[in-house]
Amino acid sequence: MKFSQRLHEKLEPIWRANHNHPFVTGMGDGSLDQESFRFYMVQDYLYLIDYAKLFALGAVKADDLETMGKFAALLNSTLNEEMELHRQYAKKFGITKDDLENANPSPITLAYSHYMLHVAQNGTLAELVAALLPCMWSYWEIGKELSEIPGAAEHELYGEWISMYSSDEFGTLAQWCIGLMDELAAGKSESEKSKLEEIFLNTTRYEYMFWDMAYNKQMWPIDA
Ligand SMILES: Cc1ncc(C[n+]2csc(CCO)c2C)c(N)n1
Repeated sequence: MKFSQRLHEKLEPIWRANHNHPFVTGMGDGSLDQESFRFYMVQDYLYLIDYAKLFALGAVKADDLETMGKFAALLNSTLNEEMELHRQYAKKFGITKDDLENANPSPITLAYSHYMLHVAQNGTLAELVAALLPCMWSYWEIGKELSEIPGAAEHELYGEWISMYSSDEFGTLAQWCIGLMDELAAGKSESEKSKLEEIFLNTTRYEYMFWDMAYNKQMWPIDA
């Protein structure tokens, strides 16, 4: 069995919970409160800044030119294309570039991105990929599921999100990451594989918490 299949089976219950979360189902049927989506957009922008650094660290840790080049291309497209799209999309919700750049991370954003950066800085390339994979994979699965709802991809507010993450281009990227995880896990000992599984499990849990944080617009309990 491929390592990615093992991960998928193990993580199935959390993935189901992600798909059933009211933030996700609300994007699908258009009922999501705009304030929650606004909160999400701002926090996600901060998340992407740190996420891009994982690609930079991936290029540092890779030991063949093809993988280095791929991480370098991902770093470039995240910083210079995807984040621009994010800024354009945010304008629809009345969020300015300054709002995005002066925002403070919520506790969950901080915990999730710092956890990924900790693994990326201190672990092997396989561990780095295990940390970043749930983000790509789960967004692709959610994008595909939501795009099957009639009219969802054309919704004036949330349609763009659904089209972006269900696109073939994004699918190819998610599949590249899944393939890389399988390649890197092949031949590893069982104890190394369980460590990878644990990291994958942790970032999958954080994906759920990120939806929940955005839905509830959750900041620090004491506003000081
Ligand atoms: C909390 C959170 N999790 C996952 C993603 C999805 N995502 C972030 S970067 C990237 C790769 C493309 O550069 C993808 C798919 C997100 N936006 N926010």
